[in-house]
Amino acid sequence: MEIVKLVAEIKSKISKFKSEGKTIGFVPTMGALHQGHLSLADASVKNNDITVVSIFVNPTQFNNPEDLSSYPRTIENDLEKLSVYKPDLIFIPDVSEIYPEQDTRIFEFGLLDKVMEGKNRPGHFNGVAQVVSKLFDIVSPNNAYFGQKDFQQIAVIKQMTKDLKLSVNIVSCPIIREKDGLAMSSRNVLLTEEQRKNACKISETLFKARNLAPELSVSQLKEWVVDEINKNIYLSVEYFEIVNDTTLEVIKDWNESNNKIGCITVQVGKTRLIDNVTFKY
Ligand SMILES: Nc1ncnc2c1ncn2[C@@H]1O[C@H](COP(=O)(O)OP(=O)(O)OP(=O)(O)O)[C@@H](O)[C@H]1O
Ligand SMILES: CC(C)(CO)[C@@H](O)C(=O)[O-]
Ligand code: BAL
Repeated sequence: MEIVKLVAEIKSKISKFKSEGKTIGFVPTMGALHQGHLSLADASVKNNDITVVSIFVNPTQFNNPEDLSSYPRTIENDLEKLSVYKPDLIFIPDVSEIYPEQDTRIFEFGLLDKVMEGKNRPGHFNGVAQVVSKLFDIVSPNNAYFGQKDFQQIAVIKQMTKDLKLSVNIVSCPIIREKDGLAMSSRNVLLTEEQRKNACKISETLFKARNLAPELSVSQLKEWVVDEINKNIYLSVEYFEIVNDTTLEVIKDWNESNNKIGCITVQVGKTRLIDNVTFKY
């Protein structure tokens, strides 16, 4: 496991691996690693000759400066956790390495970045596309691993790779949860003890909703989920939408689409948590 900080250095190491015919797996992260991230690293190590993990808190994807400054940073701990999975290269660039000059590119994603996270965090997905396209250019991976917790992010990145005609394969990995069901997230460490205890109500409600789905209409179910979570004094729902999992069009009737996903964002004190559940019905 080798730590690399410079773009030129990682590019030269990767071009050597490529000249030897080795496949490259890539796991982009913002650090404060947990088992969710490690499951991506594990999948990459198992399926590629070389695995690169990046740790970079990307300023251009934060629409809220307080969210950026409070984002947890735990590099020493991260390296210790990664050492178990033995990825080959850990890329930890400074902001000036990734953005030697301001990135002014504007990406067009149609509806994909106009709903849910895109609507509630203006500019967020443009920043994600800026950094991920730069990282793909630097690492030139065969496979790149992303978690389904950030479901909308995967849709946006798949569209970006298509639009930029990149040959990278985007691998979507399942959500890893805590024992009580809460989706693992770097931001969970920002919760107080009381907030943390109550946060499991989010996934608990989503799982119940999945079972209620055939009995209630889409709008009744959405109302039920929001009310159920908002009953808890620690939780406040920002949005809950049920969308077509490919187009992200909002579903109004259960018959509209075979593949439906319910996506939620909940404010827990100052911390925003996201989660989602697929509806088989
Ligand atoms: N619980 C999880 N299960 C599977 N993958 C996850 C999980 N949490 C995050 N990931 C994935 O890890 C990658 C890096 O995510 P990131 O570093 O933003 O962590 P995060 O936990 O999502 O942080 P936060 O929720 O605070 O933004 C993303 O592809 C993300 O989807
Ligand atoms: C993909 C990513 C590493 C880009 O900064 C980030 O959005 C994340 O961690 O999900
Ligand atoms: N996991 C998505 C990164 C972010 O919240 O900015």
